[in-house]
Amino acid sequence: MTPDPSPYDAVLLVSFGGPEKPEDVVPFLENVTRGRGIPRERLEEVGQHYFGFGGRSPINDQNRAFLAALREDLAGAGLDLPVYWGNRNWDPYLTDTVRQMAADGVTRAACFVTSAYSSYSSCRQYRENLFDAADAVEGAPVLDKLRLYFNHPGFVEPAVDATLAALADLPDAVREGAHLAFVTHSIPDTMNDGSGPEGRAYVEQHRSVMAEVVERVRQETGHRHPHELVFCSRSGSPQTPWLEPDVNDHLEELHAQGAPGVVMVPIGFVSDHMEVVYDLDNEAMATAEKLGLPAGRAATAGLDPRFVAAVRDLLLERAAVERGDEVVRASTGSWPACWDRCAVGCCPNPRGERPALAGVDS
Ligand SMILES: CC1=C(CCC(=O)O)c2cc3nc(cc4[nH]c(cc5[nH]c(cc1n2)c(C)c5CCC(=O)O)c(CCC(=O)O)c4C)C(CCC(=O)O)=C3C
Ligand SMILES: [Fe+2]
Repeated sequence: MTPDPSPYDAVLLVSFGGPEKPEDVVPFLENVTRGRGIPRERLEEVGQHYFGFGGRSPINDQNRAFLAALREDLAGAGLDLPVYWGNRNWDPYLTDTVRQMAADGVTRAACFVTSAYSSYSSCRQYRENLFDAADAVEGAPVLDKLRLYFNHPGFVEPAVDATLAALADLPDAVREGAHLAFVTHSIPDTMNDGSGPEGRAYVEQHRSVMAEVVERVRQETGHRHPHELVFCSRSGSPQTPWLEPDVNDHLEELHAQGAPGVVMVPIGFVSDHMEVVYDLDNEAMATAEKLGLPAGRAATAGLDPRFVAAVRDLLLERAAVERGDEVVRASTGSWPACWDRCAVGCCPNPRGERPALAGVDS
């Protein structure tokens, strides 16, 4: 039987956006950091990361490939829904996409955001972006944000397999004793304190994914690898505390402790964003090499068919909820499946409240 996506008549992939050529880099960074008080030196440094990759972020191409995979997955399941794509910071901008959706007669879309966890930057800011886009477009469709999916099996299982594969690639002599460094984007401590309905959800959700991956790797290999949650891509002013330890400092620490090797597992990222290909594959790998510490990096979920299928699962789950049907919500690990609509005060905007979609109050 063909699954029922009603009341949805479209899917919208919502992402960060990135530059595609050198001339895009500065305007992109201006879009990202407007009003954020990011020091000039940090911006110049991050600009260099992009210029080092020819001025082209990998993120848009990854989203194009994900769109193609998602269209194929939906069609394969007999779901005949258009799939759109809009970004926060670069073309195609969300507002333009929502305008096109309205012109195409879309009435209600399920929105999948390329960010799996709670925090202002990874959840509420996208909810504000969705509000702004819908607000700017006459006759905009209803936009429902699909729930956070850090603990969906379709996100966690690829991370388990990627960790096993990266461990297998380490030299035989270091594999068994290798440490696992789970890596995510650093955010200000205060942003973590406000994350989720009760606070600190950003770190707790990552810890729950880490624990689940460590346990499933143990079931496969018989080894419970020592592990830690570490951070990359710290920004902001040096006086503002951000989540630590930095991945590079952690590698120094592991070396000092005599760890034989390490696998970095970038559970904070859904695909190989700039943070992964620069901060981990270039910078952190160079740190490990300098230390003589054998190191590997696990793949991100990317185009894993289980991750692509998770979007379909979340879409059909939410459609059933909206129709008032019973649903089974897939999840794995210590956190239950997340809420559909965010609580009032969840992940507050550090610069003051702005209207946002997908809340219990919106
Ligand atoms: C939690 C989080 C995610 C994960 C959730 C998600 O995926 O959305 C994320 C993703 C991303 N962040 C990205 C790029 C940047 N983030 C910046 C700045 C910042 N990120 C922050 C947090 C996060 N960011 C924060 C608190 C800031 C400070 C300024 C502010 O408060 O907003 C800056 C400015 C320079 C700098 O400050 O470093 C850039 C260029 C890209 C694109 C990568 C590519 O091109 O492949 C992606 C996917
Ligand atoms: Fe960022």
